[in-house]
Amino acid sequence: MASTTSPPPSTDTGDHPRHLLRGFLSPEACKELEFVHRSCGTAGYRPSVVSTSLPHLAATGCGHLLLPFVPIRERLRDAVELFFSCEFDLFIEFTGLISWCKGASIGWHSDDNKPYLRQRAFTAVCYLNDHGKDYKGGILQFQDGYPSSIVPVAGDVVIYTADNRNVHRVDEVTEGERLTLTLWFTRDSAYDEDPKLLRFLSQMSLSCEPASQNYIPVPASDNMYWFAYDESGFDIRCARVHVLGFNFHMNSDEDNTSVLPAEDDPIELLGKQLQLGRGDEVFHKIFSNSLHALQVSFIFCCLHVVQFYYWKAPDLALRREQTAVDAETVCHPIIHPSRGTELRLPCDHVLAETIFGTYNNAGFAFDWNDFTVAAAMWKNYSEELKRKLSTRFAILAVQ
Ligand SMILES: O=C(O)CCC(=O)C(=O)O
Ligand SMILES: [Fe+2]
Repeated sequence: MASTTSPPPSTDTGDHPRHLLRGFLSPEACKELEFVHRSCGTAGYRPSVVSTSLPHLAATGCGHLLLPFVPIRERLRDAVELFFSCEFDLFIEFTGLISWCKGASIGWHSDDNKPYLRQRAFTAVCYLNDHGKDYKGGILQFQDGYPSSIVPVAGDVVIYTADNRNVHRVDEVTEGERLTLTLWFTRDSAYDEDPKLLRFLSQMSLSCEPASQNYIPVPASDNMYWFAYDESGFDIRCARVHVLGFNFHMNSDEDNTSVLPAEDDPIELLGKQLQLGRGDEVFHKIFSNSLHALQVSFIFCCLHVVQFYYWKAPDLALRREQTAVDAETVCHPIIHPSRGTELRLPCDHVLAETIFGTYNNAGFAFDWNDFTVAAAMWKNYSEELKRKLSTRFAILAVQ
């Protein structure tokens, strides 16, 4: 007999104005934002949370990574204005990628519930991965109205008023990493995020030379990457690389003694030139950034490449299987045995795996040739975004 249970309504236009937009973001858009976040995120504003704000991207040499957000922000603003009947009325106050890791939760609240948050009028939360598949817990519950709870599905977006008509909470995440893109909208132009972003972008484009290199990330201060958990913790950059099966090595082309850290602060090595290894092998490419006075590293660059590899790896593996490798494009990655160059960093690997999970079951075989191709793809991707950003800047400048 057919079930008579109908799905819960996805809209409340009464006392608790909110709306669930299913499939608002494509799977590809979700993956791209995940790549940005896993490459750039820092310790978040609450315990067990990692976040990537747009000003942070702009300020750390990743202004080009704002571009994937541009059409999404505009579409979201349109959707919010349309649903809440306030066309041409809203500014975006905050845009950020947030991961809620094991132990993260938030109790009953409304999003404008502090004096310094009163400017917030509406919220949009976009889910970038799936409850059940990617993490456990983390269900969004509303105190009144419908839908009364949201089980996150990648691509879905919930929009609601930021006031006390939509008191809500997020259940504790008990396993995995729950990823969202969260935006707040305001009617007060003094809180508009855009002028702030443009200021950061113009400062960065003036300070980053030569132009061909300025898509290379510039790390923020080390303490921003420290993820504290109970009595332990880890540097987010080390943990991300570790859970993907890689490790950091000293630059073997250098006189190694010159890159040894101060005894008491090995994390400083993350600001120096590095290589990436896997098991007993070290990849020849040196990740470094000699342009920055404070020993800026390419560690983020390593992360970008690693994350990019995992983003694109299934495509690469498919391409490898389907096509005979063209003699012109064949890659020759140079791999060295590790010779004890692995960096000894204060990173609790067990904790890192507990918090970020591992990619051991990603369903494809690792291949350094693919990694080399991915590194080139990452560079093209970054350069292309950089070009688009320059064009946009030029258009804005003449407006
Ligand atoms: O991620 C969610 O589902 C809601 C998050 C939330 O309530 C907040 O950030 O204020
Ligand atoms: Fe909230």
